[in-house]
Order: sequence, then structure tokens, then C-alpha cells
Amino acid sequence: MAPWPAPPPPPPPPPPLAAPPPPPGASAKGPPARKLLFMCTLSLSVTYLCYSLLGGSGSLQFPLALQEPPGAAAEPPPSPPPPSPPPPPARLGAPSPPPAPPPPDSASRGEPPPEQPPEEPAEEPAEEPPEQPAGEPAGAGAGAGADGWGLASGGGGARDAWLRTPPAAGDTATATAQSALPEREAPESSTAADELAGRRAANGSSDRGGAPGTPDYGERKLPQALIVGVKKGGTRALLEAIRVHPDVRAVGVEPHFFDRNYEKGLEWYRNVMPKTLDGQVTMEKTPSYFVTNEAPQRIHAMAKDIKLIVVVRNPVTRAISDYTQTLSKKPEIPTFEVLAFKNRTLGLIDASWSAIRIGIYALHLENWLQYFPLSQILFVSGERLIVDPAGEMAKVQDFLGLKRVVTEKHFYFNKTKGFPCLKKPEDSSAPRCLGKSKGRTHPRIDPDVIHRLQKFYKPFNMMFYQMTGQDFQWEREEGDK
Ligand SMILES: Nc1ncnc2c1ncn2[C@@H]1O[C@H](COP(=O)(O)OS(=O)(=O)O)[C@@H](OP(=O)(O)O)[C@H]1O
Repeated sequence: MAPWPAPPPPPPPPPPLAAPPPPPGASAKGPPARKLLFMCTLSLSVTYLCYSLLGGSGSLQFPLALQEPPGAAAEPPPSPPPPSPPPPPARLGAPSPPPAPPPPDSASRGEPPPEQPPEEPAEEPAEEPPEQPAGEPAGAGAGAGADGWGLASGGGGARDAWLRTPPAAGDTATATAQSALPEREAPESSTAADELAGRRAANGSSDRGGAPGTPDYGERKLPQALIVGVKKGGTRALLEAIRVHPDVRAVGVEPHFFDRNYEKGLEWYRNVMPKTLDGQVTMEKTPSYFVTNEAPQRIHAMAKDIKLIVVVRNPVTRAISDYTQTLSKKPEIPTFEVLAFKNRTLGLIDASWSAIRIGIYALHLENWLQYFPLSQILFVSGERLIVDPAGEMAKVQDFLGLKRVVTEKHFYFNKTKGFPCLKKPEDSSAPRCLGKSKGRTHPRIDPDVIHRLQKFYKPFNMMFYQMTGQDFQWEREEGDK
């Protein structure tokens, strides 16, 4: 696998201005990290100023973009109140923005109304029969389950010893927590079986063919690692791949605890988790955390040492993927080209549209760096997760302190699907691809619009590369996939 390209040269030293005070727990973040954060903030301000001066201020409202919608959950009493994150980059020469108004055309975009959480449920674990990998016995794809890579299939597995974990009768805490999962968190896939599989997975029950009635082992723990984003980045592929690891237990559905369900409390959250044995890592993925203003602070209050994983993808492709998902549910929405602009003649991008806003990674990351040092965050390339899943999984396993168990031998490239799929585990279980809602064909987008979006994102991408020390090379890609 090709190594990451060298990070860009460090930014110039900042002028002697006061840096924001560190939050509790930020002591882990050394002076260089704080300096970098400060420089990033400053650079973002300058970038934003430039955009404003060029006439884009009406479109790009960072302070608004990073706010959680009204109706956000209350803080839990036990956690000491962490400091408020510092204000977003100042809009020099511009008055303070008014309270965040919802985009006037949010309904026509297929977005939820303003009182709703801003992002759609990302869970889409529909399954499709996989193409057989070379040498695979015929029929190996039959009986695929509904969650992610079809790990709900029968047939047992190398992990059955610890995966035969349907909810024991009387496991009421879990049952209660699961029944409390709001309907909107059901997978996007349409069948009740899909939903059931997702809920089973969230239950910590056997989503890989464990024998019914076999008792669950271990205890439910709050997660030690989270996949916090980004929506349409490849988070499902990553979660399903890491779940192959015997030392990982993960929730199949997205709990949305730190954005939508926070008021339910930590015990609810714990009960959503599967049972784990000592030494196993408990995980969940909810991609909307990355763009939820309160998420870093809340997660820090729960576990300041938690490991965070962000799967990032070219923000232009990500936006189109996001739009494609919405379009699949609401075919009547305007075209991508229409939604992407505030004023197409003037070339003003509408950064208040969530499909665009989510891709301004540097701004969202800035919020996380108020609470977590960079060393606690792993950035996975969504592009490399497709072309070299084993390589990205090696980094993920290293980051989680796990033995490299998930390797090349767990993947094969499915030509029909056009994506890597999970090969059978060592125990003869069936190969699995992600469902139809993963790896959709995108609508054709006007190349000029793509070009404009690339120009729009470029400074933010550069800043993101500087902040993370990784060059994701999105500027080298041309157009959509
Ligand atoms: N192995 C494999 N199979 C299928 N799809 C894969 C895979 N690896 C990454 N991807 C890319 O994942 C994109 C969906 O991202 P997410 O899983 O994060 O979406 S979601 O936010 O949970 O809805 C999805 O986006 P679209 O291609 O736009 O559908 C894929 O490009």
C-alpha cells in the first residue's frame, strides 16, 4: 500500500494573539497541538474573510453551520460543565449573525424541518446477494442478513463462541433501551426484517448466526471507541469490517446518543451496547456526531480518553452521495445543481445546505480539537477504504490497540458491486457485500458545478490537511466517481 504523502509544510507562526483557554482534560494536548489549533482557527478566519470579501458571506455562515438545531437535549447532571468552545472565526467587517434561521427551502431539499435533527438517519443496512469471490462455493451468498455486510447470516462463525448472543429472556434493560430507540433510527431499508436485524445487532444479540437462546456473555460497557463521521464517508463499510475482529463488539444501528438521545442518559446508552468480555472494545458509529456542535463536549464528559474515528471523503463526492440518498427517498427535490447555489450566476455556493456544510471538515474538526488531542482521532480515507480496505483496516486496528486480524484475506473486490466485500471468515461463513444503499450510482452532475464546488472546498481541504497532517489528495481527483 502506498504510504501517505508527506504532510504540507507547517503554517507560518501566528501573530501574538491570545489563544483560547484549554478545556478540562486538554492537558493531554501539548503546546504544539494548541498552537496548531490556534493557527488553524486563525487561518480559517482568514479564509472565511476572503470568501466574505468575494461576496460569499451570504452563503457561508460558519457560526450557523456549527450550531445544533433547536430542541437539543439537556446536559446530564453528573458531568462537570466543560467550558464553552471558543466562538467561531470572527466575520471581520460583518455584523454578528442573527440566530440561525432554517434555510427557507429546507423542505424542498428533502431536509427535515427545523425542529427536527438536521441530518437524516444514515443507517442503510440493506443487503444484496454478493458476487462470489474466486473459489467461493456456489450458494455461499444465500441467506444473507440485513445488517451491514450481511453479518446476520446463518452459518456461525469464528466468533460464534462469543457471538451467540441473542438477548436472554429477561434481558429487560436491553429490551427497554432498544424499544426506546426512536423509529427514525430504523434502517433506511424498507423491510421489518432489516429493522429487526439492526435492532438485534444493537441488542448485542447474534447478528452473525449465533444459536438462538444461547446466553450472552460479558457485560455492557460504554464505548471505548466511536466512529463519529462523516455521513456518506464509508462509515458502514468501516464498522462492518472492524466487527470482524474478535476483540470488537459494535452496535449495528446508529444510537445517535450524543445528538438526538442525550437526554435518555448514560444508562440508556450503556444498555444499547452489546455485552463485551474483558479486553474487547465496545464501539458504535453515528456519522452525524461529527457535525453536532455539542457532541465533542458530551463525549469528552463521558470518556475523555475515548478513541475517535472519522472516515472522510472528497467533500464534493460526499455531497453528491448525500444528495443521492435524499433523492432516493424524495425524488421530487430540486436538482443538485439548483440546491448547491445561493446564486448560480454569481457562483455563490449555498453552504447552509447540509450536503455542502458537512464537507467543511476543517470547521467541524476545530470544534473537536477543543476537547480532544489529535492523537485521539484517527482519520480514515473513504477513498482508500474502497481501493485498499485492508490497508485502512490495519491503521484502524493499530489505532485501537488491536492485533491486525482483519487483513487482505477478509476482502475481495466484487465486480458487480464495484466495491470490496467481506470474504467468508475463516470458518466458511458466506461472503458479504454492503446493501444497495451503499455504493449507489450517482446522478450526473454538471461538470462546471463540480468544478465550482471543488474550488469552494479547496481552502477548507488545505486547512484540513494541515490540521490532520494528512493529505487526502482530493484536489487530484476529477469529477465524481
Ligand atoms: N465496501 C463498500 N461497499 C459499499 N460502499 C462502500 C464501501 N466502502 C465504502 N463505501 C462507500 O460508503 C458510502 C456510504 O457511506 P456511509 O456508510 O458512511 O453512509 S451513511 O452515512 O451511513 O449513510 C457509499 O457511498 P455511495 O457510493 O455514494 O453510495 C460508498 O461509496
